[in-house]
Amino acid sequence: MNKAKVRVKVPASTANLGPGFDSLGMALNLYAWIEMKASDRTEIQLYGDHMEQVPTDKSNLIYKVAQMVFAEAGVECPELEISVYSEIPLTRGLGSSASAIVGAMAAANRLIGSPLSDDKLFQMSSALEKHPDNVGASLFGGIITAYWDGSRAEYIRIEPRPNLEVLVAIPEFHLSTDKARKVLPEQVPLKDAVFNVSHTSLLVAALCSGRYDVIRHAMKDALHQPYRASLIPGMKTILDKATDYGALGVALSGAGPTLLALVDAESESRSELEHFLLSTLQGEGVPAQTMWLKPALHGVEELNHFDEQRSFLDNVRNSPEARL
Ligand SMILES: Nc1ncnc2c1ncn2[C@@H]1O[C@H](COP(=O)(O)OP(=O)(O)O)[C@@H](O)[C@H]1O
Ligand SMILES: N[C@@H](CCOP(=O)(O)O)C(=O)O
Repeated sequence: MNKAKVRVKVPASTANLGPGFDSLGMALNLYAWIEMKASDRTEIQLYGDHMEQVPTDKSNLIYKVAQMVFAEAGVECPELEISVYSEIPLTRGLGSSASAIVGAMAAANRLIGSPLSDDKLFQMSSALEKHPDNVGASLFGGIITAYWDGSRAEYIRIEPRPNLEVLVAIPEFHLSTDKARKVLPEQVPLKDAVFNVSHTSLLVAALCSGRYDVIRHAMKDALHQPYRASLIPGMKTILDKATDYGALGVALSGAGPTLLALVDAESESRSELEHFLLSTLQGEGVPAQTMWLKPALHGVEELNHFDEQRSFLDNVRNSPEARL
């Protein structure tokens, strides 16, 4: 067993991009950092503004996922020192659970000499999270088109074009993925299924080819957003009108409540769009914050340049290698 510390940096993700329900995702340059070390006693330290309700005992998701990796590899490592710093808001539709799963898998696998392949980690994380678009994006970076059929996941990674930016409006309230899935119907009309197949296909082609003019149409969805709109005041107005304020296209990020606009980096209406999103939510009594993000080109990666004299937190905050 490697007694050295392993550190990984893992990106957040946005799932669905509108119509690609459970199948189309993108990594975002918003990160969690995880440090893991075999130890005599389990100790979990959490840092960052979003971790209040995350457990620090062996029920912690990162601890549990690490144990799954050890079990799969046939290695015993019951006690771990884990430190986590996350800038990814939890239960807001920015893939925090997927990034925790992927980060834990990558760190635990590295700790025992990387016996599990990337594909194995993708299969395990897809089976656990059930959203291969979220976990695929956190594992491989970029834009991911994927499926998980209950036994196997497959994906293709698309390189995001350099001029693609992302504006997110993150409401202050939490909405768990579980709750946002419970409002979805068990069955949908064939016309809605056809709507989404055609829109997702067009969206993937638009993202690959740079045909940004069709994104406003291609990001429309009939499978989940219409049902989830009742959970997020202001969402319908934003989905209907954000393209009038300069968005290339707009969607609910994952299961919400975050709303996400794709924006051309050359756009001159950035501040109008930002103001529109914030004022629409605020007009509905929903305080929110906006962030300008970019697609993250790299998925989870090991960090080798930590300064051992500095604390984990200082390294994350101040080391350019950790932040790049
Ligand atoms: N860094 C983390 N460490 C441990 N658990 C985490 C971490 N990040 C997220 N989680 C778990 O994932 C849950 C959020 O998952 P979910 O409802 O799917 O929302 P999200 O859209 O943020 O993925 C949290 O309540 C917490 O249990
Ligand atoms: N496809 C899932 C995505 C959930 O993503 P999250 O970031 O909200 O956890 C869904 O739409 O339910």
